Amino acid sequence: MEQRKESTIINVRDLNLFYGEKQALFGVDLAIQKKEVTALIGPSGCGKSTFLRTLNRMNDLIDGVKITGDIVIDHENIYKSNDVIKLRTKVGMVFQKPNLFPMSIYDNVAYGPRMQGIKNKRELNIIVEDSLRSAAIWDEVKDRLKTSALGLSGGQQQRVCIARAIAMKPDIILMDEPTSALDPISTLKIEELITNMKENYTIVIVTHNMQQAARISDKTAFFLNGEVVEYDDTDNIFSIPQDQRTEDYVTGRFG
Ligand SMILES: Nc1ncnc2c1ncn2[C@@H]1O[C@H](COP(=O)(O)OP(=O)(O)OP(=O)(O)O)[C@@H](O)[C@H]1O
Repeated sequence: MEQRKESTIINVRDLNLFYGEKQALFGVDLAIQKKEVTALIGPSGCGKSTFLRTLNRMNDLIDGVKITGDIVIDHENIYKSNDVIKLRTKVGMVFQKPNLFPMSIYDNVAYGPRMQGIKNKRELNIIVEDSLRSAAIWDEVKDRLKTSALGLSGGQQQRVCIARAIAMKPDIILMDEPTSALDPISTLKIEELITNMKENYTIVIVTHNMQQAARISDKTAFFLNGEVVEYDDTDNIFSIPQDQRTEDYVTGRFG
């Protein structure tokens, strides 16, 4: 098999995060590789979502949050730049529950590009179609683009959320437990989609589902009490973990 050349797209160094007095992340160092899927695993409350949100500065919206350390994305220190809009264009996000706007499928996907100033109808049509195709939902919705997105099933809505993220032409897509609210068939569809998406995107995904991490990710980071205990190729994390705490977690002994 052809050896994939690794190249770091997100470099996190000595990252600490405080919610007021309470420290939630402790000295996190992580180098996330381009066009790979990186899974963040660990027991509830260990800081996975907090960490994910630091990557596109979503924590900035929370009062009393203090962050130290560096996150460099594509050679730019994101906490030293003030262009959060540019950052969130480059680093898109998909949440646990589908959060489509109460408008048509078309308008949901076209929303971001329109906000960026694209008005040309033909251009928007192409972006909407390409994004829905890339999110593996085009065939299911192509005849009902002008109907409400909220009339779709949960699994379909989540794929439209992914299309909405893709429409912004990001490099990186963050996913916070994107399948936890979905049935097993919809979950498999999203997993297959994520696997295909890494040809074009870097994906960082929080998951509680160990099998999911093992199935879809290239690298896995195991978080515990706000620290990264172990970060390695997913195969290693699940077959020959170096730290006893990782082994206990992946074999289901706690969490
Ligand atoms: N807005 C907030 N204000 C104060 N503390 C918070 C806030 N959000 C999270 N925390 C705390 O930070 C710690 C890490 O939470 P976080 O949600 O990042 O963990 P998690 O690993 O994603 O958990 P889960 O798997 O349950 O979603 C927890 O102790 C949590 O209570």
